Amino acid sequence: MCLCFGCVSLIFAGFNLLINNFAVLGYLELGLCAYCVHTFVRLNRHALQLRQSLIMCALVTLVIVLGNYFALIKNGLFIWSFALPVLYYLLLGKRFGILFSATLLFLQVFILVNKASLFPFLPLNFGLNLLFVYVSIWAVSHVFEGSRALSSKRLKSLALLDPLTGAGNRLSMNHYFEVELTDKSQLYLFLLDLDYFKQVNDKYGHDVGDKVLIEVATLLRITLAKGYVFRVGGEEFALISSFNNADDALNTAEKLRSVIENTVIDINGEKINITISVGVASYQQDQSLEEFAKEADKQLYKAKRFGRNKVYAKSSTHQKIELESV
Ligand SMILES: Nc1nc2c(ncn2[C@@H]2O[C@H](COP(=O)(O)OP(=O)(O)OP(=O)(O)O)[C@@H](O)[C@H]2O)c(=O)[nH]1
Repeated sequence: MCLCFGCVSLIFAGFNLLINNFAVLGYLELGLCAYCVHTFVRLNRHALQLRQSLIMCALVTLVIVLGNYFALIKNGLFIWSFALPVLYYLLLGKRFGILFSATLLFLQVFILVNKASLFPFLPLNFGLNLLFVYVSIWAVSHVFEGSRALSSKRLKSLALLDPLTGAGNRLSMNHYFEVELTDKSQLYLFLLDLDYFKQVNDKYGHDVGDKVLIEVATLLRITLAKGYVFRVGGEEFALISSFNNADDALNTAEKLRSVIENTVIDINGEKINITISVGVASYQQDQSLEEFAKEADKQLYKAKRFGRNKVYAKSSTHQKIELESV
């Protein structure tokens, strides 16, 4: 799309500078062309930002509006207006789509009303046709973008969320770590596993077990406050968050352990107590998620092996820290 707009604006720039003598419009189109090429090159390395889409749409709108203002109607430049609502909704979504489409309509109406002549068109027929075609394209773009955004949101949650607890799944943990998380300094991973969860299932049934998992996921989310909770196995969760230092991370892990231990989970009148074992790892430079999780898993193994209901961690100085539960 960037290349396409870049080429079209370059052709029009040449036309307006060399043949039409519309210098202002020609230079503006050259500017648009340069911005399109710049965005195209950047897109090879970075994802498209809303700011770039906003600048692109604003520049295209300015070119079309100025063109319509300067040119005679018989040049047919106004036809470009019909493509713009589609562009706005595609690049900017519904909220900015409405704003830009309404602004363009307002500007175009203002320009046409103030034109000395609408030759070779009949003013009333021309105005009404223009208005209805524009509004129809706008409405279709609006409805289409609304349902596209909804389907995309549904697909995303189907693909990335654990359907039972609503926590992220393994795929979303990978995505979060590899794509979204740009600053990995002071990052910690807590791997935690419910203790003796099989006994809960055996005693109260699988349904109650499911509800306990939902409650635990909620408690983890509330207690962690900052960071993300992922369900990475049947009764295993991974929490990723950044902290100012190792003490903060360990205190939070201990708080999570203590909150779960001290919460009586009430499922249909059954009072259930559960504990968790936690393995903590701090991120080492250039570590992959797999290596990061492996370190946390080692610590979790120790927490299980040495009695459960414990937090085990290895600090960045490789000194083992064990926080015994009280
Ligand atoms: N209700 C429910 N149970 C699950 C789910 N996924 C896994 N489980 C159960 O989790 C239990 C895990 O048992 P184990 O691996 O023996 O572990 P544990 O009993 O928690 O014991 P430790 O981890 O060693 O403390 C099994 O009974 C699984 O059936 C789930 O989605 N819902």
